[in-house]
Amino acid sequence: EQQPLRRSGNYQPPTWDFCYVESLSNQYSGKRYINRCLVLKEQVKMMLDEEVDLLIQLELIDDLQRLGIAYHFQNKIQSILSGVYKENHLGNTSREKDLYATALEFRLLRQHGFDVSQEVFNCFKNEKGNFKANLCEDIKGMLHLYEASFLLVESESTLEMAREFSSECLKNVLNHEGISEELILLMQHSLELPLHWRVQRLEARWFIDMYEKRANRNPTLLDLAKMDFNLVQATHQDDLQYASRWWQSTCLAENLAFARDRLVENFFWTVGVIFDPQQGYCRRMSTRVNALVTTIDDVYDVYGTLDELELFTAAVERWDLGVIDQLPSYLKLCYFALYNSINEMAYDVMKEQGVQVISYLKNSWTDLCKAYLQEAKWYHSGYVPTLQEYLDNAWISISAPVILVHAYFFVSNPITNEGLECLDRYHNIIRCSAMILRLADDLGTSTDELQRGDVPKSIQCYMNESGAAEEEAREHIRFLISETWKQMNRERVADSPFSQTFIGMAMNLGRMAQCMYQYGDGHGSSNSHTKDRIRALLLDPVG
Ligand SMILES: CC1(C)[C@@H]2CC[C@@]1(C)[C@@H](OP(=O)([O-])OP(=O)([O-])[O-])C2
Ligand SMILES: [Mg+2]
Ligand SMILES: [Mg+2]
Ligand SMILES: [Mg+2]
Ligand SMILES: [Mg+2]
Ligand SMILES: [Mg+2]
Repeated sequence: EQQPLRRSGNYQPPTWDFCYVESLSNQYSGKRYINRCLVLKEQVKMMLDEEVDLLIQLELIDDLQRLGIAYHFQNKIQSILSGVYKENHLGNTSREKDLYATALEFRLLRQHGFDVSQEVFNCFKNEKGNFKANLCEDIKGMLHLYEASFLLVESESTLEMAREFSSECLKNVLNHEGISEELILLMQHSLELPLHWRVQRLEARWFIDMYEKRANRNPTLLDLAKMDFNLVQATHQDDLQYASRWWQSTCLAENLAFARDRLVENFFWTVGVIFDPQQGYCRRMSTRVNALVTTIDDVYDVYGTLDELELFTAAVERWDLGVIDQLPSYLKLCYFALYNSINEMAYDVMKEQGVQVISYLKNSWTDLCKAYLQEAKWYHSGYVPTLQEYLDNAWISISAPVILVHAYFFVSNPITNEGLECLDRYHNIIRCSAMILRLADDLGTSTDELQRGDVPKSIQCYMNESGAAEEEAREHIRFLISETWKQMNRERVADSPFSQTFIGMAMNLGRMAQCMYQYGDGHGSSNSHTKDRIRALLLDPVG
């Protein structure tokens, strides 16, 4: 019969193919490197212990975090900051602190879950309640005030003011004379994306190069940072090779040639979400989830007819191989791959913990496919939803709930009833992460998607509703991301049924989105920024 008109994503072949990934090898996994690392770690631990000047101790903690090696010293860091928090709480902070020290301390405490008050900045305001104008001369203080302001939650007006005041100052100061090259680079880096919104692993790679140029750098810290970066990269390469062999075995890339074949990018997402070398299983399985989502997203967005999509959605809801016969031939393998992969993940949880979780997993896929189908119906009918209608569906269709529900089971042992309950109704930390991922994704991918033909995205829905021009609409989407971060910051410290590991993953998913789409579509068209980042993170050891 007459073939239906099918769109195309015009996706390029993968930048790195299976054979290339198989060829990856990195000599930094040998005993010699591991022992050297242990020695350096002991030396750094002593530094932390023996440093008596609190400000220097906090600077050391900040450097360890930016160099990506703080995870080796978490307990020590937590106890130092807990001591600082108690000191402040007891009010006996005789230490006169300038803006820089106050902002650094505030950010580190908030980062580690201590609810230090924004009032600590009141002493820098004038009688009218604004920040004193002459503070602009203290560039380092301004930079740290700017970074600290991103740890705010809703209705913290002092921190809102701090962000506006400091970003104005930094932008004006940027083209002044006489500022060190290092400080200019640090200011540009922060204004581009604040530390709190950055992917730790990418920050570590960037900051190692920055730190190497620093006059008063500590060689032990630099050696450990480089060594550890390469050791972790070797572990990530093993995880990548494992995931790549799975993807090759599914034959989905050749079977569904219209869909994106982006195994390395799908793995890159998981490194941003959780980099800890111990969590290889989570990265390997999350890459499967990302690859299945990327493929099925293209079935709904690019290739499938509405009838076919109705059938596939019903088949996912049924979760039964018997339905394969009713599926169009090109969808049979895709459904089978989904069914087998997700059941295997549920099998692993049953084997490890004796808990049957398949219903949570398949429910998340059912919700995702129903959200996909809703978008397909809007597209085919030409209906333009209001921004709210669109977002109420699109925080699900962006696949973050699927990604995070599965990730919960990859990192949670024991699984708790409370945790399961919060998964089922998509706890707010999941919604916040999903909203940030959706909004950042639309900023990065909607231009290409609309050219090819796709449902109107948040930008277009807002333009349609408000009559705003595109740039104004994009500004509004960036504002919504910023507002969602305030909620996520609150959820992070609220008493939650989820572990800090899981909460960190939810936040990192939002961070990865802002990084991946910082310069347009970093996933689908895999622009040069993504290629450079993947090379720096996964392929090239640091020299
Ligand atoms: C990992 C992902 C965030 C998820 C699968 C690939 C993505 C990069 C994105 O792909 P996209 O086509 O942009 O999603 P949508 O806009 O069609 O929902 C959705
Ligand atoms: Mg290897
Ligand atoms: Mg393809
Ligand atoms: Mg899509
Ligand atoms: Mg889609
Ligand atoms: Mg998109």
